Amino acid sequence: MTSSTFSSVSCLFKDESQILKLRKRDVGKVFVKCSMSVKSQNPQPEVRIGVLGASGYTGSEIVRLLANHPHFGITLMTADRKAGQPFSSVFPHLFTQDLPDLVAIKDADFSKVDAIFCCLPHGTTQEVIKALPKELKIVDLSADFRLQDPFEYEEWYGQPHRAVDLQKEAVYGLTEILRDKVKGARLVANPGCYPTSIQLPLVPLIKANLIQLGGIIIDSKSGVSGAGRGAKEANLYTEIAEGIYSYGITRHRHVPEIEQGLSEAAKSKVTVSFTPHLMPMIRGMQSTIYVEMAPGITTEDLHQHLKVSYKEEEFVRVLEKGVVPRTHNVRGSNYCHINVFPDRIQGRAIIVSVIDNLVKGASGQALQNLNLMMGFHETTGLLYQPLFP
Ligand SMILES: NC(=O)C1=CN([C@@H]2O[C@H](COP(=O)(O)OP(=O)(O)OC[C@H]3O[C@@H](n4cnc5c(N)ncnc54)[C@H](OP(=O)(O)O)[C@@H]3O)[C@@H](O)[C@H]2O)C=CC1
Ligand SMILES: CC(=O)N[C@@H](CCC(=O)OP(=O)(O)O)C(=O)O
Repeated sequence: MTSSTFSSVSCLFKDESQILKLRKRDVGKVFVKCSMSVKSQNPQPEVRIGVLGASGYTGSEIVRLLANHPHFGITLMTADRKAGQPFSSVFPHLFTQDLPDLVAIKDADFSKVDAIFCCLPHGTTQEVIKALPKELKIVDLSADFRLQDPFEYEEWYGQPHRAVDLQKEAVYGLTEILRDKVKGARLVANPGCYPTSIQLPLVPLIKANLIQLGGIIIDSKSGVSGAGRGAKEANLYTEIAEGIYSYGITRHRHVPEIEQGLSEAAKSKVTVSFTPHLMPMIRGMQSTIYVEMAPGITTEDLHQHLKVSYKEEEFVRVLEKGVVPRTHNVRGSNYCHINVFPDRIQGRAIIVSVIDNLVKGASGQALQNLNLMMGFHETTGLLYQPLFP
């Protein structure tokens, strides 16, 4: 690959589909392909991408994001019930790319791809990935490879794991925290949306011993796209509009994933109270987290520590003091906004974290990870603004 390190304060590059303005913070670490591959002039993309489950919400979000990617091009897309249909008939809004028709996984030609985004339901995923050629790089968006302990998987997912070797091999892809491991991975388990919004603020605070490990209470809210595109009675407009409801109280399957990440940060077992809520909105996720601070620590200290921890990060923004994160301000983007507020009760703090469940909570973080795995800068194809209003 012809590449060059840019040392100027900012650089612009442009092809037919994209203008990327690289920021000052990227200086010195950015590798951009100099001989720009213009998609329309080069029918064979530099990296050939397969999207398994392209007819679902996270799969179609990958397709949307890749429309502006200078190195990745889609050469394979699969579906189940919608196999055989042209992609444009399933998602008419995604029409600018030259895309293959949807095929069933059993008919897929994996010699056509270098890397896979696997956007299938958990359970199905492990069987499918087990059968794929071993040289493929894979980012799996399902929950199948996130838990390191197969017994814990069985306990929370109600069935034994059927690809334990792959589970051992998989690297957990919380990019900002585990970037170095992701770079060398073949199989990345992309984090769940709730765990992403929760671990990004809590992991640095726990590592620095700024909060107590006991008594963490997490109240999370998700848009309905978090439940996928499959038709379910509980997700009908009539059941969702004009109301909210809590679900999975004390037993949501993201609990072990959250506790695994926080326990690793603490180097001891952390347990949390976690309650998710379904909100009458299409996309977006907020986690409001109540913590007890370590003795002598103030909310100023928490805020300052998060600011410093994420100062070099493009996608995690710790807002200025007093500014309330809003899902509206990250909608359609790969950004996570975080802030810390003092509670009325002495010694406690309230942390608010927002993401778009389909982007930073799924397909955006997946692309961030595959960029790293393929040796590109992680922001490639992801530096666009949130959609507001
Ligand atoms: N939605 C979200 O916000 C998030 C989702 N995830 C995870 O990402 C994965 C995909 O989620 P999402 O896109 O929302 O789900 P959807 O239900 O919207 O899409 C599922 C996709 O998988 C295909 N599919 C379903 N069953 C099978 C099967 N047995 N064999 C082969 N293909 C199958 C569907 O095909 P067809 O349409 O033709 O039936 C569809 O393309 C899930 O594991 C989910 O938990 C992770 C983070 C966030
Ligand atoms: C609103 C809604 O239903 N959300 C999903 C979580 C989406 C997600 O991240 O799921 P995975 O762990 O499967 O990737 C749920 O609660 O199960």
